[in-house]
Amino acid sequence: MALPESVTIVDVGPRDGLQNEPNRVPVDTKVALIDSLAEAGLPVIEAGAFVSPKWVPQMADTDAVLARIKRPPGVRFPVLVPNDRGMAAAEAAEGVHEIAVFGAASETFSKRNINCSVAESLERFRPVVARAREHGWRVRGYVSCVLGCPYEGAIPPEAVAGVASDLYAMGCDEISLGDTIGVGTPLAARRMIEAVSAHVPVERLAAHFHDTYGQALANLLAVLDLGVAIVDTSVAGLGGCPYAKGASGNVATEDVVYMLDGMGVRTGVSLAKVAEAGRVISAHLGREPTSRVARALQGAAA
Ligand SMILES: CC(C)(COP(=O)([O-])OP(=O)([O-])OC[C@H]1O[C@@H](n2cnc3c(N)ncnc32)[C@H](O)[C@@H]1OP(=O)([O-])[O-])[C@@H](O)C(=O)NCCC(=O)NCCSC(=O)C[C@@](C)(O)CC(=O)[O-]
Repeated sequence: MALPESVTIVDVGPRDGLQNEPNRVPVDTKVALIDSLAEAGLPVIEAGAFVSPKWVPQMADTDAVLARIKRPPGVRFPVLVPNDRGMAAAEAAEGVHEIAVFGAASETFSKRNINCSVAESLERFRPVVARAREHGWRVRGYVSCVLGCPYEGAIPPEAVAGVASDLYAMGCDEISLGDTIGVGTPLAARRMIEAVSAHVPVERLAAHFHDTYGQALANLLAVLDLGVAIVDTSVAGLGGCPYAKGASGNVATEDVVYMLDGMGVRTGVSLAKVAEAGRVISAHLGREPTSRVARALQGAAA
């Protein structure tokens, strides 16, 4: 098996993990979570989203969060931006240097998530990406539903490759491929990456796998073997998508760090510290971490 020497972990917990929480999570709690993830060595932490507060109320305080987080040198704090209005908010906020636009490989999901077709979304993103590049900002392009859609079922790898290559051609530095509802299995994940990497260099691809069916680690291992070296995770396995009912969170950061540590792949992340960050936010939310590793560590410590 060909594994990368190191993997960049992008913790999307403060955004993807919290966006679906029914009760308001205070700014203080979000800031403490982000600071503790940076302290644990996470190199990239998705800090929030400039989306409509009517659609996703939990992200409405992203500007306040950005104003208060510590910014250790070298740590990046990207935010989601769906349109010009979101871009204006990102420009007005403190310390934004990286944004993510987010599209989908499924027409129905695109309509439910951002209220427009896939083609319309790409036209909305184009000026946003151009403006970000003028500022010298880094831009990530997400593609959702890469291994299945909650409304349309199976999604052909070629459809994923088409949207990914459009986002890359538009100027996105990196394309994050989202198994939004966690239905993928390892061979399907490999086929999808093979199709996309015919258009976008594999080192520009990130795997963003949700763990709904417990397949995320297996899927990750399958795509690391193809050269993917950027992995999106969520501390404590927080999350779920508001427009994908029943979907659970991203693969837990703790589970991925444990697996990569065990295989000698460098991440720079302290398992003990990230598990503690996960314990604190889970206690705040009144639940156990869904991370198996976090629970095993708690059990071993008890
Ligand atoms: C995209 C829109 C805004 C279009 O929403 P829309 O209703 O089509 O937009 P509109 O332009 O018609 O505007 C409607 C209202 O929203 C306001 N508005 C418009 N834009 C903004 C903005 N940026 N920030 C704040 N407000 C905004 C706008 O000002 C107006 O306000 P009103 O006049 O009614 O008071 C909306 O559909 C939306 O916000 N959707 C939420 C999408 C979202 O955050 N989804 C979750 C994240 S994606 C995800 O989780 C998947 C991912 C990335 O993790 C990968 C994976 O796992 O697959």
